[in-house]
Amino acid sequence: MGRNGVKVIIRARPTAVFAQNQIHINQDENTIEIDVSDSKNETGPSNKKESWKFKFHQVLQNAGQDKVYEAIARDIVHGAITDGINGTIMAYGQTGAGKTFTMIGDTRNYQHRGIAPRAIAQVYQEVESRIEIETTIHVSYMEIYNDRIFNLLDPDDMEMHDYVVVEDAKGTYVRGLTQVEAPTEKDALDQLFKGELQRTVAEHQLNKRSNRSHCIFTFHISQKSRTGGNEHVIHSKLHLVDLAGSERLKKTMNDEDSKAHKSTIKKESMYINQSLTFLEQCIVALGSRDQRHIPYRQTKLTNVLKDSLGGNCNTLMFACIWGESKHIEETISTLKLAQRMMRVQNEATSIVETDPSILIKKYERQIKELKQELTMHDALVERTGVIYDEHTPEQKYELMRLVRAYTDAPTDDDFGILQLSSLRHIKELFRQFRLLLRNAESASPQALATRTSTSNASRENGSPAATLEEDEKLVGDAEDRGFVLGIAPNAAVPVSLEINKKDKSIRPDDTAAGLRDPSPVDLQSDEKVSNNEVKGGYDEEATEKNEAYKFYITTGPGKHTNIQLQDEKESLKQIREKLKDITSQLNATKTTIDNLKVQVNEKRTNRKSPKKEGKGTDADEVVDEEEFILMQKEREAKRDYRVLFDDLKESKSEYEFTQRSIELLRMRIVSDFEEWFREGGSQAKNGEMDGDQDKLDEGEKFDQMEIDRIRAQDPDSLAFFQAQKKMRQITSTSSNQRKLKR
Ligand SMILES: Nc1ncnc2c1ncn2[C@@H]1O[C@H](COP(=O)(O)OP(=O)(O)OP(=O)(O)O)[C@@H](O)[C@H]1O
Repeated sequence: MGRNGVKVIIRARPTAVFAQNQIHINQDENTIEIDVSDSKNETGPSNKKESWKFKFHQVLQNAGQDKVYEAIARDIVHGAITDGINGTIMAYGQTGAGKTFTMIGDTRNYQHRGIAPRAIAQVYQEVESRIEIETTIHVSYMEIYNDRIFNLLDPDDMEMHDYVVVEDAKGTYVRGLTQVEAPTEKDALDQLFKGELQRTVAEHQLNKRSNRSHCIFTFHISQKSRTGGNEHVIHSKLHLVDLAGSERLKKTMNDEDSKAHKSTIKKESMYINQSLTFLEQCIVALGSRDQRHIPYRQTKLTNVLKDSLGGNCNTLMFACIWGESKHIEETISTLKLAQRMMRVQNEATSIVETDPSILIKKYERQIKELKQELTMHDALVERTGVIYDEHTPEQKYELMRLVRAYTDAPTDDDFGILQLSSLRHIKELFRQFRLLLRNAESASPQALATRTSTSNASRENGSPAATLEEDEKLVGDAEDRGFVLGIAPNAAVPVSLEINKKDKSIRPDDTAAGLRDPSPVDLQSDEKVSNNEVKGGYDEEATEKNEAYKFYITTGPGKHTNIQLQDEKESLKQIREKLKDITSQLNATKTTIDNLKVQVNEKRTNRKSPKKEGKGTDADEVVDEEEFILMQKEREAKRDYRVLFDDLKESKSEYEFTQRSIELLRMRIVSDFEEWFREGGSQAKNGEMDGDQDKLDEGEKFDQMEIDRIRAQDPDSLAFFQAQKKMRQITSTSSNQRKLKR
């Protein structure tokens, strides 16, 4: 970041009749001196200025295309990719001075390729070398002709589309203009050459192929960290601008040919001169202290280049001159503008946006760390049982039990039942209270009445949780009543469990795994789901994705994880069976204990029966053998019960652990699959399946030989040759079509 001046390089095109008496170029000192006093002598002394001395960042004469590129252009491209700073490279000058040669070069000759193909090559080289950054490149190519914008990348769109220049947080852009994603160098070159074919060409006196429009090829670059280490997305643009000829109308109109198209040429020249004049005015305003009003909005050209001339940009201008004496006036005018351009200072900064997905990951990491810290803190102060994660269904159920116990408790002093430990805990308790209330409200008045009366009656009997006991018959753990298991009352079923039952396809973890419809949500729940079960709402894309997913987990890269998942599921099934078994044993043991308790109590009551009362013998206090055996059995049953209970606890935690690991494996499969699918894994799959398609026909074999040859000669030139070939094919197809039409 910092203030960068606009860089200006003068390029003088080769000519056999260079005006050496008038133009003195010093390439070492980067100066150009012009002296026109000789040519004015004939008309006598003049008070007009007749000599000038200009100094620029570089002055190049008879320089090759590679040297021109290395002179600063490479740095601007590097800045756009590496630092995310907008870059603009433009060519200014009179028609025929070499602007197009400089910017595009000769599309038929690799050695003479210009700045655009070289910049394209550099962009992709730099992208490839920065593997830690995920870069997305789109390109657009527009032409501004008579202050209208034309889309060079859409031939059908060449007819009148009044594109508007708009501005947002990412900068200035043309609304609706095609931006083609170009993942490779060849893709970008294809678009450049395609645009070249579309350029509006108007006959002109100075150059038959001259165009009377400004052309702007733009890279739109977005970069973000692949590792998620940084949530920022950096947006930058790189404009390559080939300006229309800057010569004055007077000169343009001197030509005989042009008289035939007088009005068209006049109109074109007016627009060109207007836009170049405003370009100059913007430049002057940017170079001055008072920058309150810079007339960007006056023309489409200045508006499009708004964030490339001033503000956030590295700017390089090639001022092309044609050093012949008949063009001396245009040369002086070009050099004057170039000199003014050098005064413009740019504040070069990158445009940074925030990627919400990375930000979420960052927050998740922070939350995890904070939770760990809290747990450590709790451990230090010996505080146990505090839950910082979402309550599991089992924990919710446990809380529901506490809430029921609390509401059925005889006094308000039983507040301790709720064991308040954290805000999350309190919130969950409230949730359970609400649930209880809603269930109570929706229950029939009779049931409510029965429940209330039973509850009251039991309170009167001094039995604190009669309803609870009834409702939760054989469910739960109560210290003096022993642990019982069975079917939970309907009201106690946590909401989340109900959701799971109703709609298997929507799971809380869908969000956790970052899945959105129509991602294979059904696949996450159970691989058993068949295609038939994939209900309406899934389009072809979803079906294709489902197919890809099946491949991914059966023979693709997800196979191994899927086997692990299936193993874990099998273990879960076994643990569930074991739990069922322990539960029924526990219930049986509980029944045995209760029966024994009843029998022991009966024996005890009989011993103390009225018949025996009053006798007061010690024998009454003596337990007979039968009672003793019953008591012993009861003790043994209780011992068995505890062992079973410990087993149950252990199996439950094993069950939870396995459940969690299943969820993790599912999430891993789904997220890995998403990434694999996004990166075109399914195409690779298709390729694998349709092996025969890989066989080359004769034409393809020839192409392959040609590619091998070019690659052996100069690997860097391959993309250029491929794009060039494509352009040739397009040209010959369109000329054949024209022939057919005739
Ligand atoms: N530096 C150079 N080396 C070799 N040839 C050049 C050079 N500069 C220009 N030319 C040749 O001069 C001719 C005119 O150049 P070019 O078309 O680039 O001019 P221009 O300034 O873009 O004109 P226009 O405004 O019409 O687009 C072309 O044939 C080009 O090959």
